[in-house]
Amino acid sequence: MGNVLTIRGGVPLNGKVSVRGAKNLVPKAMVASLLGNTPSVLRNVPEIKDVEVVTSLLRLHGVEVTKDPVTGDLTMDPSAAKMAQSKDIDAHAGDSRIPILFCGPLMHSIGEAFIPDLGGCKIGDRPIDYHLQVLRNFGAVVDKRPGGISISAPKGLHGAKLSLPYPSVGATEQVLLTAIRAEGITELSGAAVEPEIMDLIAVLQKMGAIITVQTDRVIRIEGVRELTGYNHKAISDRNETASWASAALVTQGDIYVEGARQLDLTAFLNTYRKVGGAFDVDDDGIRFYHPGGPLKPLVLETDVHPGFMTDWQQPLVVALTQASGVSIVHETVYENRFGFTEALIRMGANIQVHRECLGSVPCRFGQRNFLHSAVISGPTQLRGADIDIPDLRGGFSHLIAALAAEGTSRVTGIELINRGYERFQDKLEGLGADFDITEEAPVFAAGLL
Ligand SMILES: CC(=O)N[C@H]1[C@@H](OP(=O)(O)OP(=O)(O)OC[C@H]2O[C@@H](n3ccc(=O)[nH]c3=O)[C@H](O)[C@@H]2O)O[C@H](CO)[C@@H](O)[C@@H]1O
Ligand SMILES: C=C(OP(=O)(O)O)C(=O)O
Repeated sequence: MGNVLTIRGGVPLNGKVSVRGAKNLVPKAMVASLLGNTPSVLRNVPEIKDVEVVTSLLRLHGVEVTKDPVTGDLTMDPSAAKMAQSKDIDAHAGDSRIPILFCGPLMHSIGEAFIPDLGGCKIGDRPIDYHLQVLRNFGAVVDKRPGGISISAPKGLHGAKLSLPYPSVGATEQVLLTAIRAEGITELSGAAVEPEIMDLIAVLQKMGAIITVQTDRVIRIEGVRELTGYNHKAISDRNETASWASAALVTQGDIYVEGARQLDLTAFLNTYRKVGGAFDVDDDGIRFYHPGGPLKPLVLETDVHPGFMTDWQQPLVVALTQASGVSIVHETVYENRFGFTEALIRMGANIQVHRECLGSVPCRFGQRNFLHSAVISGPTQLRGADIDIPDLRGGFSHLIAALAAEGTSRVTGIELINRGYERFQDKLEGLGADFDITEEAPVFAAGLL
């Protein structure tokens, strides 16, 4: 049984929020601590679900994780790393996508790994074939077991010449975390180059790794025998920033996001300006606001970095329901990321989803029967509704639609939002949102009352 958020819409969000370390970097930097022979310190750590999951998995593997009670900084000491019981690991099946990144570090530190079935947002099939292929190329042996995979390297891990069919963020990180202590040189082509990957490379370089990022998505790693711990301040969460920026636009508000970094958001800021949003950048953050007047429709394609990030799409789609005219969004990273539009349509939005690639470049999903292009006509008045949150970003988009809507919305499944938005209820309160939280009433079987 979870909590219910009752939102009374129509109030512009105004004020300041602070954004801390990125959900898509922090848990991975925590996994990297297993590769060092001295403790690591990670700063700017947000209180989100994926951090809890990785803390627990590290502890199960003998890593001592301590949290500074004032700053929240994490110290991770891997000197007593050990194999965990698979029944304990099983408890984390379905929690997050991070466990797959334990493969290389655990093989290097204790010789083998058991990885539970992955979780994360349900936005497509999300296979791990690239991960398993690169691990096998390093010399790993992978066995499918009930509830997960077991993996070892009886003949050691060796550098390899690798190429990804698509610039996958997770598979690129898998290569980095495995190659840095593998014997010899690894050359990865077709690599992802998201800012969170560059920050992970900075962490690994502090530990003693030798990694060169070349042009054209080529990353070269020279394996080293030993690494130390690191001390690092995590890059801030650009996806959370983009979400609050869209919230300001949708509710006709004005939000200063402390900690936002312009350089990681270039593609988002260009789009924000084109749609009619305004922003001011200073040394400590970015102010996002609705400058008045109608919003403009646009044609948009999600893409790997440096393109428009797929995790920014959903809150921006809500803003596009308020633009005067027809917008098109072509989702090219995940095949099934428009499920959240169903609730927006119930709230009064005019959105159609299509199987065709409605973009300038045909993508991997065009011939495969996936509803991956959306046509949004606006402006439409949104009305309050009952909503059960389907995933992280879709869920945030529902929250901001409800905050802008006429009338009251009743939102369940809000625990999913904690995967990527630290203390979001406190932040909403600080921005003046009108809502309250109650416990969901138990459902009794008919006849038992
Ligand atoms: C925890 C984390 O960092 N999550 C982010 C990460 O997810 P994640 O690392 O899971 O995403 P990937 O970049 O790997 O996925 C991109 C595409 O590659 C496909 N693929 C991936 C791996 C594989 O083995 N086989 C395969 O086909 C996926 O199904 C998807 O279509 O990057 C995504 C793309 O920027 C973001 O939306 C997620 O927020
Ligand atoms: C898809 C996302 O996350 P994950 O990969 O953790 O499911 C996201 O952050 O929007």
